[in-house]
Amino acid sequence: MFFHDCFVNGCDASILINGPTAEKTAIPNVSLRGFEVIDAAKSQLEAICPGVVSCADILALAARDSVVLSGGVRWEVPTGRRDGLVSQASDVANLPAPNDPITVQIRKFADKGLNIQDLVTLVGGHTIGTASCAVFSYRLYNFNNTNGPDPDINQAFLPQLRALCPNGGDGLTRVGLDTGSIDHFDTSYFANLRNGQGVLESDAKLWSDPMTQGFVQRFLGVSGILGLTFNIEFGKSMVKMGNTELKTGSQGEIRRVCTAIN
Ligand code: HEM
Ligand SMILES: [Ca+2]
Ligand SMILES: [Ca+2]
Repeated sequence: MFFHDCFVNGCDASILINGPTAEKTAIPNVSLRGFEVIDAAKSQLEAICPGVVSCADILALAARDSVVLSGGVRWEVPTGRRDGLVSQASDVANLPAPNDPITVQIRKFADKGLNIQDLVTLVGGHTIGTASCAVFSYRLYNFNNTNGPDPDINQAFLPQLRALCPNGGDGLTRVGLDTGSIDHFDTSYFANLRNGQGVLESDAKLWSDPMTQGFVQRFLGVSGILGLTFNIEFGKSMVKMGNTELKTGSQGEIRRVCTAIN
């Protein structure tokens, strides 16, 4: 949710606004969940300190806390973001899509000041959570109009995914993004990528494309190359992403409730 917020009009809680044409009604956002957690935090904060903590900061802090609660390493979240006054479904085009070529993903991250290492690190957020069959089942049955599966999928993993997402079945069924470790913040996701067990096309490409594969290997501590510690890098890249196009000073506002502009 924090990623989808920061990439559209900056980290300003535009993703939280309700309304018929608001950002959250756009296709890439309809399956976001957990809004009630943000609302609950906001109402407790307003009861004690009204008008002080923005919804944009709550999103940043909640993203960090969800990582800590799932076993990741804590980082300090800079605060002081202000909430935006605009939320339009038509603004979501710069969100990376799961079937974007890797060059497009790299460009979309670069547009936000994030490099290829940040891209691989942040998508490592897929170490927790799930995806709906609807966003990846084309890889299982008719990839790029081949009438066959995506060759990047491991031969033994393919029948497992097909069993979870039968052809023409319920697109809303949810499947773990990091098979075997969906609620633990670890490097298992990167090991799965190396084994051809990425669920989204964009996940699989992080391994199959040489521009990103090196970072996956570094997180896995492959001998002979300079290692990177996922849990440390994740916090650093989240701070970077969390600084995207911020509203400060007299820009924006501190919302009274996160779902509506004051
Ligand atoms: C190239 C960039 C990315 C693409 C294409 C992408 C795509 C997706 C897709 C398609 C889903 C499943 C949505 C659904 O069916 O409900 C998903 C889930 C998720 N993504 Fe990403 N994502 C990207 C980057 C990120 C980043 C940067 C983060 C966090 C820092 C992130 C965190 C998550 C989480 C936690 C879930 C699970 C949500 C849940 O369980 O409800 N993703 N992503
Ligand atoms: Ca935003
Ligand atoms: Ca995991």
